Amino acid sequence: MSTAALRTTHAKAILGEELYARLADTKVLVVGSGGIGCELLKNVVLVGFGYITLLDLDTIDLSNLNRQFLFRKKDVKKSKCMVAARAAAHFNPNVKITPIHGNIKEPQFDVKWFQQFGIVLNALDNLDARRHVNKMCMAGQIPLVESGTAGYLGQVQPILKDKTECFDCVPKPTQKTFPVCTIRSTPSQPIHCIVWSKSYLMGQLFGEDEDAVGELDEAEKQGENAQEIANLRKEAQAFSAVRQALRTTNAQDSAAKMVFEKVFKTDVQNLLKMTDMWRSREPPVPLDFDAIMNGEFVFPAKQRSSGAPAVNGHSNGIKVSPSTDSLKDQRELSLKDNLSLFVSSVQRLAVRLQAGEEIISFDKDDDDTLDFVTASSNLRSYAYGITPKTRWEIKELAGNIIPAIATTNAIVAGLIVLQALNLLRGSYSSMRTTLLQFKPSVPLNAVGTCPPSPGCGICRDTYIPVACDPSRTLLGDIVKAALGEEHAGREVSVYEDKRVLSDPDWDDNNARTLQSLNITRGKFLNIVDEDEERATISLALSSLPADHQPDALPFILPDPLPKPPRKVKPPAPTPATPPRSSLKRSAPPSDDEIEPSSKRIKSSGAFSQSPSKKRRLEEDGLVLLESANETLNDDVIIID
Ligand SMILES: Nc1ncnc2c1ncn2[C@@H]1O[C@H](COP(=O)(O)OP(=O)(O)OP(=O)(O)O)[C@@H](O)[C@H]1O
Ligand SMILES: [Zn+2]
Repeated sequence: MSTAALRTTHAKAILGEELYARLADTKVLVVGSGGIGCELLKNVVLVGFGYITLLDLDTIDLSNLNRQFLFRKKDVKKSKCMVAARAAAHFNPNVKITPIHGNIKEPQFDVKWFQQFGIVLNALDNLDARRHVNKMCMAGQIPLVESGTAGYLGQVQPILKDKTECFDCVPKPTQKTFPVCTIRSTPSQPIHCIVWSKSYLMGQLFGEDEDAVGELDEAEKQGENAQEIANLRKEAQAFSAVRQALRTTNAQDSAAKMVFEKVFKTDVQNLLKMTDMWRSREPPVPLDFDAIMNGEFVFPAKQRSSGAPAVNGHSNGIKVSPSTDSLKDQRELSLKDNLSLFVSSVQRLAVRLQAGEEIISFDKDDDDTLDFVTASSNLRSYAYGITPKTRWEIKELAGNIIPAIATTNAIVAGLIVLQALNLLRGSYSSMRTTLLQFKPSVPLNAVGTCPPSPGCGICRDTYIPVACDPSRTLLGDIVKAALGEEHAGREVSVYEDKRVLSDPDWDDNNARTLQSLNITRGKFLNIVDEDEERATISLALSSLPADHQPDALPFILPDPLPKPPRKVKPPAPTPATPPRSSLKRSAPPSDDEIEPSSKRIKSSGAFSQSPSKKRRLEEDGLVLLESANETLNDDVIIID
């Protein structure tokens, strides 16, 4: 018997004829073809799924090859899903694998598109995409297996609407935050300098031009503190000058020195003038470009004796010059090495700006940005008497990298298939959330699934898939139709993501088309009962079928129309709520471009009259101001 036939015999014997036959007809969506995805693709091909769609937005990086075994060196820079699909097709030529190079959040992957799949398997690496797929599967009632690994740890969770917890039922750890003053003025650990470099300095130099000078002129007109404005203006003008130099052809050499003088010398000198700040801490040392280059720079004795680095290495007597026998990235860099790296990385980034790249932000796999963050955070560390880090260590810290372990990915990919089989078989009592843990005595821990959390803002909504033509569908019409006759009299507010589109006292948008409100396929319209008696209705928009008559209604609702059940009062606020400040910053960028302006701007006082609306917005992460005088607590920097 051939190997392929033998494999089929074993799979049939293990799964049983019926399940085996079902797999051959089941369309499975695998989202992500990275570490877990490659292992998973191999598994779903070998277990006998007949139709596999593999979606990933990325291309292959050299650093993927140690564990993403479907890729070879010749494949670097090629599309992950295309290469993975071709490699895995050899395992079973009878399986149809459809690779899609794209972002799962793109609008064409709407609920109707999702509904073609019998099951969805996540092999993703970020919360945002996981949340999106979870919501789509809730809307389309599609079984989902969610997974993740971090070093030796792993988790697999089967999810089925109304039967189990969804991905958003349980709170996720929030991002790490640091006080702004620590990052801006008083760093004491390498991570503070890395965050400063990656999240602040890179943005100031290579990010969007925020016209800070214009904003300050405006603030002055509004009567803000003149002295403070003058200081801020000076700062903004200084940054504006270096930004200009970075964008001027052939000025990149002088630009690097200009940046250095500003951030490592002048700014430090200015900070030293705030004597109060340095009463109980070691003051920083302004750096000197030429002196470092000439090897003449000397730190004051006090800082050196406290363990701070000396000119060409560490002052603790162990190392006075960097070792050269280690790998390039793991080599310790001297002060002068860091300065040279700083100059060369600024030059390379300036050349990119001049070639037309408008914004450059940190990416651990972009050598120019990694060199810049390595050099600038280390120079700052030197100035503040903090031990510098190697490029390798900075890549780990700045990129939030936890080393990936191929074995963990392989185990998790196997567990995903086991849970997928439970879901497809309908063996709900056999389903387990499985944890791979760092406990030699119990490496695997399987726990029964929990029912949905009653307060979940995602899986407790009543989803209604709607096919519609957004250019002809009016907001008021679709909301009325979705409420149906039974709930026609209810007072509701309507949202798209964080935007308020209407509420009981404000119906200006009801006569507008969805398209004019920038609501298109792939998006959700949430209809919230103001009395909080009924669950939220969530309309999942997709496009009309090609044969839809042009003179027929521009939208199709399911018949019978799903009815929102009575709402169970949540015991606690929705767990998935990220920290206030991070959400404030994550408001959709398109908000500004959307006409008309949102209700928030129209009438800020309205929130206090509508507690349900206020709570919902807060759950969504909007920071609501009760009065015009209230100020935002904005003194944190978020690490993503
Ligand atoms: N929104 C998304 N749409 C499609 N694919 C996504 C999306 N977000 C993440 N992915 C893919 O999920 C995969 C996750 O795999 P993995 O965690 O191994 O990441 P990686 O980028 O390959 O490795 P590393 O981050 O360690 O370099 C990646 O290939 C990534 O491109
Ligand atoms: Zn949920």
